[in-house]
Amino acid sequence: MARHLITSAIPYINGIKHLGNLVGSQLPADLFARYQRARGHEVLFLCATDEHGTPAELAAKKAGQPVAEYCREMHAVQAKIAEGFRLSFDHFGRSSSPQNHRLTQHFAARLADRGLIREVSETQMYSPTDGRYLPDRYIEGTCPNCGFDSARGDQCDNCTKQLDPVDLINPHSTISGATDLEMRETTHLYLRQSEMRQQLQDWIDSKADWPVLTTSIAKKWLNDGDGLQDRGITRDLDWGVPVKRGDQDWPGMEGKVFYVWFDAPIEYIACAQEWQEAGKGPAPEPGADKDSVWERWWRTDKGAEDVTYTQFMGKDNVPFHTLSFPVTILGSGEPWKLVDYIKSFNYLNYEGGQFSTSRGRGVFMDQALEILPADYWRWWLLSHAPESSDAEFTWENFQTSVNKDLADVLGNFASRVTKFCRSKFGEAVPEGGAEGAREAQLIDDIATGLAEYERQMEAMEVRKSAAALRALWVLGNEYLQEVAPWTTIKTDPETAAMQIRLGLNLIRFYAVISQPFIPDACAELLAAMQSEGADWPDAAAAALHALPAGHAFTVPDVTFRKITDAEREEWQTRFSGRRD
Ligand SMILES: Nc1ncnc2c1ncn2[C@@H]1O[C@H](COP(=O)(O)OP(=O)(O)OP(=O)(O)O)[C@@H](O)[C@H]1O
Ligand SMILES: [Zn+2]
Repeated sequence: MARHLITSAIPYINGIKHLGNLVGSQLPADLFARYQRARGHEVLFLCATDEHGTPAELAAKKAGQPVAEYCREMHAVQAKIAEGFRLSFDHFGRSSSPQNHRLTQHFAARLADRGLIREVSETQMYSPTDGRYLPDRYIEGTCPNCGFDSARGDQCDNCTKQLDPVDLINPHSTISGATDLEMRETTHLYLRQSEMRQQLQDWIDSKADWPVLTTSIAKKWLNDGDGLQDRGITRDLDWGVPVKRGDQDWPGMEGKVFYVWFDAPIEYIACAQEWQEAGKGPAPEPGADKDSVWERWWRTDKGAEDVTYTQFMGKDNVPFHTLSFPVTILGSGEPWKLVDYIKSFNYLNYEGGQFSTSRGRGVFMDQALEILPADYWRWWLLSHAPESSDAEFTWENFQTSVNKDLADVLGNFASRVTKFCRSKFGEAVPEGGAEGAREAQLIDDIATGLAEYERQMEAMEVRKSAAALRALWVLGNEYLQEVAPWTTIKTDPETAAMQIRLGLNLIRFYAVISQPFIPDACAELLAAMQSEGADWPDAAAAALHALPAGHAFTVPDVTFRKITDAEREEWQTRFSGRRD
């Protein structure tokens, strides 16, 4: 049994996420977690809300709430929606947790002790109109790298370059639009990333199996221009992890907090601590410390040396996970688990433009669940995951795929087989008849298809996995169409019984292997086949004979329904505007 630590990029707290956020991180992470669990491996799947920084402060202000309260409520909202999409987190934590505060301050102390933090006195943008220092994201201007005219102070969305606000040409406040920004003198801590450039380079070079999207972004920031730059990790803000050196005060840093991108990835570790402290993990071994439960996942000196750690994220998060966070981990000199594989995604766009939280553009997770069950979305999003390039959601494409793959192929198969059986043989697997060459061929094809599906799932090739799964469904449909038990029964009821017996077994088989993609439908199908708790198939031949003659079943109530043209048009109109 292998051990898999899996994390999804942690969604920011300032609102409900859109379908792009979902497919760019949480959903494929869930697919992988469900698959590894189904294969009998030990999995710890963690996600959390990313709660610090100015956008949270401003969102709270807009909602008329204190920021801590706003975050608590929004965390609950996001947790509930995640449940609605059946995201199977072992724990959905919070970057504002006391565990993350302590751990962030601990890492800062270690890095400082090891000479990887320096103090920099710098000038920073202060906005008299807004009455505050302006954090990176609230300053926009022209990117010095590519000339894009609405680059943010922390990063250019056009060329992905990490920026500092003072780099921008013609900066202005995005809170008030003020251009009368003044530079004020303030001291900040910088993480000396440049010291570790070679070590990071060697590490990235050793990852020949990583997606090119991941390594190309990492290499770009390691090598472009003057190479990897040191990075400010503190901010003049109220809301965040107070700057401390472990549990000691940090002279000169009073009233400052750590930069959100410094504490957010540390939450991956703190989240495991939250999981254990919430009593969700196993009990510690007799005589062992309670921390041993989470440390077994995160400390290579305490049992994590056999853990495989995989991270999922959208492309804009890659620099922080390939460079900044590894500097924190490696620079600490402590035996923390370093990521083994980073699966990154391009962007999903919406009907000819971008999904955007700030502009309220696209379909948001809560709205999606209001109109259709989670499985419909899961299937479409995963089968169209933006892997090798950006992808686009259109209502036409959504309607076509759902109707074709789910309703016409899988749903239709399950419904035809069970209904036909009920009407001709009753609600139990029929007996009689012997399999022939056509069945041997089918079983052979299923075995080959299953191996291909498993290969793609292991490789985290999301679209190819979906295609391989769909191909398995198609094999069943083709078989049924070809042997036509509804015709066979007229002349040879024994053979028809055998064909239907195989069909019922195929339904059970599909329900077991499709569960990582469409868990609710699979649970219903397994319940209908009275096979709850069925294991992943070792071999296709055995799996397709698991239900013996006489085994009772029921006709599943719900398989998949088709999306009508009227619905599609209605949704197209309803989601064309701006969400406030
Ligand atoms: N359109 C998209 N397609 C795929 N992944 C995306 C998209 N937009 C954001 N992501 C990813 O979603 C995850 C969660 O993002 P986060 O909550 O930080 O929002 P964000 O990056 O600020 O996006 P937005 O401003 O559009 O909400 C990140 O891994 C990010 O890379
Ligand atoms: Zn740029």
